[in-house]
Parts: sequence; structure tokens; C-alpha cells
Amino acid sequence: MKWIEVANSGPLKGSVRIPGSKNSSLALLAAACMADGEVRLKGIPNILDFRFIQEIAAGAGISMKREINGDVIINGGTITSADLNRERTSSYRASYYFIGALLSKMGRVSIGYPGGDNFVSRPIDQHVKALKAMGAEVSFMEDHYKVEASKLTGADIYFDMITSGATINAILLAALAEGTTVLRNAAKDPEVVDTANFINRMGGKVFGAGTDTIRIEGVKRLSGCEYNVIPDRLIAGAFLMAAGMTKGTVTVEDTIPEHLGSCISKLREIGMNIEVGENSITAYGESSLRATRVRTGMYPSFATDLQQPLTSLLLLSPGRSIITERVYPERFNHVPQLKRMGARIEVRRGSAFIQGGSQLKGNFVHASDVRAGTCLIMAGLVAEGTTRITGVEHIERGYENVIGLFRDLGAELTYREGEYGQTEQASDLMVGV
Ligand SMILES: CC(=O)N[C@H]1[C@@H](OP(=O)(O)OP(=O)(O)OC[C@H]2O[C@@H](n3ccc(=O)[nH]c3=O)[C@H](O)[C@@H]2O)O[C@H](CO)[C@@H](O)[C@@H]1O
Ligand SMILES: C=C(OP(=O)(O)O)C(=O)O
Repeated sequence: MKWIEVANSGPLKGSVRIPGSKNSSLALLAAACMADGEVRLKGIPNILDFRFIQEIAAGAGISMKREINGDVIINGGTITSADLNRERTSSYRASYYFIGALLSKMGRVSIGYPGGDNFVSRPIDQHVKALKAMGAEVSFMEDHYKVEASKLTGADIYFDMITSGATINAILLAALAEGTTVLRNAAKDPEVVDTANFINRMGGKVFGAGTDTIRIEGVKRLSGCEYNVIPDRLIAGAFLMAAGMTKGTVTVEDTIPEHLGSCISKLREIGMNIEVGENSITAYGESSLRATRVRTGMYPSFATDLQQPLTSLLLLSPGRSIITERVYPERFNHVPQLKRMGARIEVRRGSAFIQGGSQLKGNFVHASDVRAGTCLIMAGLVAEGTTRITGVEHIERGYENVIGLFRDLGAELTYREGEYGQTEQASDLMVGV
């Protein structure tokens, strides 16, 4: 078994360069397969999900190679099959972008059900709604589903809730469809805008991304290009919080501060001093922290993916904080793990009630998803003794080099492999997961 060992580390200090966004990369890599020519993507992190995508692409006859300088070169013109590797497409969440990307070209796609961080049930009804509206048929089998369309036609689609995944997928579908598609109640996330910008760079016509109404004029073909993925706002936000947690000073570089508006405001509200530069943000964590109330929501509201690191931070703010999770009201798998470290948190009806101010203690804990992993690392940095975190594969879904990034700031953490604690202790960790 592999785990991460974290020691009480003192204040984090220094700068960290923020890698490319995982969530954007997953969309761009699939979208790149739509081009007839060669696409060069810059800044794609070398995370586990990238390697799954490479395998899926290889199985479909699409070449996707990483060069020594880190650029990823994709050639969708070589595609031979739309029967995608079921096991691999079920290894991460956003494999459904391959439907949006390949359906126009191939007329059919067969794919495994979405996997990844299954912290709660994550329906795909809005993806199906968009597919059907544009003329596709969807059939569900036991271990995969199949989408067929002899032709995709533009449609007027209203999303019943704001979803970044279905918004992106519908943009991909519509880019090569016949006629005009309008997406209403669309997600405004930076990753949606990044995907739209990329499609436009390939010769597509997407208008209004970043607002709640997006119009796409279908084009006949998309061509190769070079494109830079946006920086990962979720990794950046977590490092700002880690500065507050350890009473350190951390600068996140190569970031887009505007993508972190609600996060920066909240951190200031609880007493942190945050300085915003053109492409960087510095968090000063010396001041004492205040308790707060936060509600997560879709962009530009406070991100559900920053809820877990914020929970760790609020454990250090004396008084009672409340975090209400409105995107995934049951996304609290990290709470039983934090409680194993002495955290005082109760979860009731979609809210975590956090009593801050008590000393955390290192323990054996399990990361059930990438953000839970981040929050446990952060808790480990200030806990007495050693914290041992399993579920490393979940953390590696989101971070190319989590150990290196934290170590560069002075954190003491390391990978371990071998026999992990007492057997019954390891199985106890799964409680609440
Ligand atoms: C790969 C990726 O980009 N993952 C992110 C993406 O996930 P993902 O794209 O899966 O999340 P969505 O934005 O689609 O989900 C938003 C909300 O819509 C609901 N919904 C979504 C689709 C659907 O067909 N039906 C439906 O009910 C979801 O249950 C959720 O309550 O956005 C989430 C919300 O910001 C983040 O936590 C994930 O990190
Ligand atoms: C939930 C996440 O990822 P995914 O949607 O890929 O499971 C995440 O990045 O926090």
C-alpha cells in the first residue's frame, strides 16, 4: 500500500507555480480530438486522469503524445474506432467529453459509465438532455452506454440546473453540428470559457461563454492549433488556505486572480491578508482567524472543490463556522477523517458545523477524493505528531506532484510504500467513505 506521511511543519513560506487546470485539461484533451489536424496543448498536467485519457485515445486510434517540454500533441485525424475502452472511461469522471467530441465525426460512441471521485451520486441527465435535443439516441447497458446520431442538429437547450460538465459537453456537440445551438442557464466557469476559447482557436464559432447564454454556430470542420490551458484555480485556492492554516506566507504564481474572486473575498473576511498581483496572489497567514458562514455554489460562487480545504482552515478559527454545501449536499466524506484527527465537526442536512480552535492530532486517515486529500494534508501540517493518508491515487488524479509542491514551501511530507499500520486500522478508515 502507498500512503503520504505528513509531519507538523511550521509556517509554509515561498512561492509555488500553479500547474494547468485538471478540469479544463480533461475537456481540452477530448476537444482536441475533434480537429482534423495536429493540436499542441501547453500546460496539461501529468496527472493520473491524463494517462487514462491517453489510453482511451490510443484505443480509438488517436495519437496523443507528451513531448519532453511537457506539451501534448494530439492528432484526431487518425481515429479508427468509437468503441472506447470501458474500464478506462470509467476510471475518471469527465470521460463523457469524448461523446461530445467524437459523435459528429463517428456517428456513434460506446463508452463506460463516468467514474472518478464518486463522493456522491452524480447524474448525467442534463448531458442526455442535450444529446437528445440535438438528435442523438442514448441506450444504457449494464457496464456501458451507447450514443448514436446520423446527424446532429442545433437546438435550443435550457439546463434545469447549472452544470459545467453538461455545458462543456453541449458546446463540443454543437461545434460540429448543423445550424445554431443556444444553451440557456449555462455554467459560467473559467473551464467553460477555456473550452469555448479553444474551440474558437480551432476555427469554431462559440459566442457568450462566461455568461448564462451561449450560442454556438456549427462549422464543418475544426483545424489544428496551439493552445495554453488555464491555471488550476482549485490548487491555487488550496495553497492560499494552507498559508492561513500554517501561519505562513505563500505566493501562488502563474495564476489568474479573477478566477478566485469568491475565495479571496472569503479569506479576507476571516482575517487573512491577501495581496493580488497581475498573475499572482500572496496570502499572509500571521493574523488570527475568525469563524464564518460559507455557502458553496456554481461559479462565481464559492467552489465546492474548495470546501474541503476551507474546512481544514476553519478548524483553526476559534468559534463556530458553518459551511453549507449546495452543489453536492452530501459531499462531506472528509469530515469523518478530520474527526479522527480530533476535529469538532457535525454534519446536518447539507451543512458542516465546525467548532474551531482545538489542537488536531496526527492519525491514520483516508482520502476518498482529490480535495479530501488536500484538506487532510493541510490538517496534517498543523497536527501534533504524524498523519498518514491513504487514497493517494485520488490525490494523484488532481496533482502531478503534490509532495514536491508542498515541500518547496517547507512542508514535511513524504510518500511511503509497504505494510500500512494495523490491518483493522486500515479498514476502519473507510468509515463514512
Ligand atoms: C471534471 C470536472 O470538471 N469536475 C468538476 C465539475 O464536475 P461536473 O461537471 O461533474 O459537475 P457539474 O457542474 O456538472 O455539476 C453541478 C451540479 O449539477 C448536477 N448535475 C450535473 C449534470 C447533470 O446531468 N445533472 C445534474 O443534476 C450535479 O449533481 C451538481 O449538483 O464541476 C463540479 C462542480 O463545480 C466540480 O466539483 C468538479 O470538480
Ligand atoms: C470532483 C473533482 O473531480 P472529478 O469531477 O474529476 O471527479 C474535483 O476535481 O474535485
